[in-house]
Amino acid sequence: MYSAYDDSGNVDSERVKQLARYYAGTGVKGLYVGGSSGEGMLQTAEERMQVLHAVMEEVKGELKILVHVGANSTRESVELAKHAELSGADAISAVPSIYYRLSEKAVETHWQKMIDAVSLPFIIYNTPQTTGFHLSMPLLERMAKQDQVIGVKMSGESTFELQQFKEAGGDDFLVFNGPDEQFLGGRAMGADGGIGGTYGVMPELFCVLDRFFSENKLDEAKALQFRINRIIKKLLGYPSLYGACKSILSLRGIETGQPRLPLLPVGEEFRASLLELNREIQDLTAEMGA
Ligand SMILES: CC(=O)N[C@H](C=O)[C@@H](O)[C@H](O)[C@H](O)CO
Ligand SMILES: CC(=O)C(=O)O
Repeated sequence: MYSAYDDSGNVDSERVKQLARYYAGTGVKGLYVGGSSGEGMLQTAEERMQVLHAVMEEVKGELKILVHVGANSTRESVELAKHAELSGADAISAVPSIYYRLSEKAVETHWQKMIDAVSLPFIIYNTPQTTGFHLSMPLLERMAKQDQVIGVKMSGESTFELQQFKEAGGDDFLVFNGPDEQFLGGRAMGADGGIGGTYGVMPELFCVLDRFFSENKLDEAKALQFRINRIIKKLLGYPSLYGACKSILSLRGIETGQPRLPLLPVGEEFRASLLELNREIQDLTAEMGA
């Protein structure tokens, strides 16, 4: 889920609620709040709590709410984890701390402090290309041994690694596919579902894709993944992915403001091409009967 700001760039609770409400009607099972797409890393702890509070007020009980609580300092992450628990969220999740090149032991300690601070389930967020930290198999195995660690979101590109982690974690260990461009590949290699940054502008299409896979309609699934990928390729061609996604939502009457710098805004000069892209998404959604 993206964050929603007012026109001055402050978190806007009403807009957050409107966005959460929109997703509740699309078929998705949950919201991942404050992650990469949610710009949690660009917000103060208070702002992250404000976003979560608005989400919970709007869709608590309707959707599973997974909260990204990772911050650079362990202390702040723990504070956010406790707040997520008090808010009634369903699970917490975190990336490693960034900037410092941390040892495996340091990252493990960072995550463990959050886990120990609450009784909520924990989902590891493994995104090596953005954090520079490569989750090793031994660390994954140690983490997955704990009942409280219920899964991992795999944002790296290797579906082989995804499959290896699934096998190491066992049947009841959830693996979420990260790269939207290979959702189908991830599912085929054992992912139980997905959490992704472009679902926010085409949630119905990913639900249909997931259904095709579950029903073993692999030709249809492949064709849809390829068409989704044409859309993602275009989304990635704008000054920022989330800026493009937020502008598309705005064309649908859902205002979420611009992303926060250093993520670049997507200006008016892109309006015509975004109108066309939005049409492409909506036409494909209609074609899929979703
Ligand atoms: C690095 C990153 O943020 N990856 C996201 C989550 O895994 C993806 O969902 C991408 O946003 C998406 O695949 C577009 O490239
Ligand atoms: C992109 C994504 O999965 C996230 O919001 O973390």
